[in-house]
Amino acid sequence: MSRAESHSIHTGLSGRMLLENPLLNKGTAFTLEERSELDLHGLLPPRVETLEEQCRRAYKSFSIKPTPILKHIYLRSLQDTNETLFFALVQRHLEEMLPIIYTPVVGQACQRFSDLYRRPRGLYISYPERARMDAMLANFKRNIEVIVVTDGERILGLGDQGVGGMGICIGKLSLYSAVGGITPNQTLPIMLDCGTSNQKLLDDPNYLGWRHGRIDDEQYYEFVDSFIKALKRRWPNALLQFEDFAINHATPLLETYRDELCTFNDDIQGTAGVTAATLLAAAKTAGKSIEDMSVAFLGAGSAGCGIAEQIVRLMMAKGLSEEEARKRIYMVDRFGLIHDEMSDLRAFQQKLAQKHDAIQPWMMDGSVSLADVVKHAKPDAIIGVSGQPGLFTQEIIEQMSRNHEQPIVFPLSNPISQIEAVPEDIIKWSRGKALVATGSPFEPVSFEGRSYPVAQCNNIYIFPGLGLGALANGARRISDGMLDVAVQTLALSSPAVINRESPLLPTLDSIQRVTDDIALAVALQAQKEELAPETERTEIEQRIREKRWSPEYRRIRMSYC
Ligand SMILES: O=C([O-])CC(=O)C(=O)O
Ligand SMILES: [Mg+2]
Repeated sequence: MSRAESHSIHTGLSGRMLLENPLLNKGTAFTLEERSELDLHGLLPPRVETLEEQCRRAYKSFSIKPTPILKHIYLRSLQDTNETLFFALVQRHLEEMLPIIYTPVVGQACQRFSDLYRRPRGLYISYPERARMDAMLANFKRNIEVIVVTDGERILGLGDQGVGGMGICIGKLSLYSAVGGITPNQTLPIMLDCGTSNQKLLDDPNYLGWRHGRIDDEQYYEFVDSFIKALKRRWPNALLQFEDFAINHATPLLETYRDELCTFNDDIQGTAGVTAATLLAAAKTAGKSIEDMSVAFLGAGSAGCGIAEQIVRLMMAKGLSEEEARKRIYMVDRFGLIHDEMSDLRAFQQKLAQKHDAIQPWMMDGSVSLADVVKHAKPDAIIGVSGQPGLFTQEIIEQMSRNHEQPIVFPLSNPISQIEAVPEDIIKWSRGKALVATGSPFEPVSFEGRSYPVAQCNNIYIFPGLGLGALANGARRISDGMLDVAVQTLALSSPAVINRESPLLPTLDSIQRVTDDIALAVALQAQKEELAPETERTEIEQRIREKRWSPEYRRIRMSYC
């Protein structure tokens, strides 16, 4: 019996209903036997194609679409028609298609969600319908393993997109399947529609969300809480990824729920994880060790502070005391370097404030700028999460290059219009010395006859592996320890460590392998922390392999029961 035979799927659907189901539909690849058994004759053109032939035809259609958003629309509609073909195509052209189904083009799809809307996908829970929550979840009869939820309030760098936030949940889950190998029918995107503060959307006659100002405070937290409770009743073991919540909600929600279910926040923990891993890789490339380094941040919001906390943990794992580690972190925001005599510091900033007395000699007009920090503290790395373009100036980069043989410079702000400095300038000003990673994708930079690759420091390197690892051994929680091992594993897979001309992060053609390595490390760590049942390493490896779904057609059979 062939593999397709032994893995056949039985369904009660036939004829047009079957073709309408994207999880089962094979389109022109239904064989003649299947067409007879499932009443499909005449509903499809006569030629029977292989998956490979379908991919070639679909790639041609994709390629002739003139703009990125039209390419996105094409791929999304393929996904809603035939998921196997969609994933087979994306996996064959990952590098080209990733920016189309994910950042940055998915941002436009969120902004234009109501105009582009065609078919249902995922679950919309709007505040006025909250009493029906259990019934809504019960619409999905299958076992759901991974959920990405948003309330649409802070979509990428694009602010409040209301119901359009659904686009980012769909995009992230596509990567869970394309990169993490999670079976698509076990994923579910969820939009918690809490209203919107985006006046443009409220005024748009086509807006498809709840046309109402955003709920907040008690009303908001009660709504989210009833969602979490309903979720725990329906799928108590599912992994829940919070995505693109506004940071004033994201932090308290993470603190409240991380000890209650298997959950993490991609924008806080995923971003911190991938940045810390890239920093570790850069350190290694420069022949340094993290505990000997100091790091300055431009931007002291919760994203910057989240990354800083992850770096503090890495330094402590290398033997520094907490106090010693914190001394090595400099957080600069628009009022200058954060110190303990500043009033109005947020709780997460206080822990990262420098001692006023230590930095007082650097002060000019009552504050310390990033340029002052670079001059006096000589940080090994500067990380930009300011959302403000141009703040990594030529003067700062030149000073960094005088201080260090290989200065580390990560302008992470997205989209490209907001970047602190473009890689081309950083390479030029540092005369090819800087190790660069960015938030947005960039082509390699040529400088004096050499090519300098630019790593894209994106959460995609972390979240699919974290999720796959947690699911592979049934972890109940996502702990800091599990994140730490994900970071270490990703850093170890950096090609730059072996060859300076390679990028700091693995290329996309090896991302599935790296994701499996991260998953294994995460699963083992969960077990070590008693967050998952005791299982042999080989058994976990096997489960990761078995969990990895791949887009291949299976024989579809009529179920007569
Ligand atoms: O989606 C991405 O590319 C990274 C991310 O989570 C965000 O910017 O919110
Ligand atoms: Mg995000």
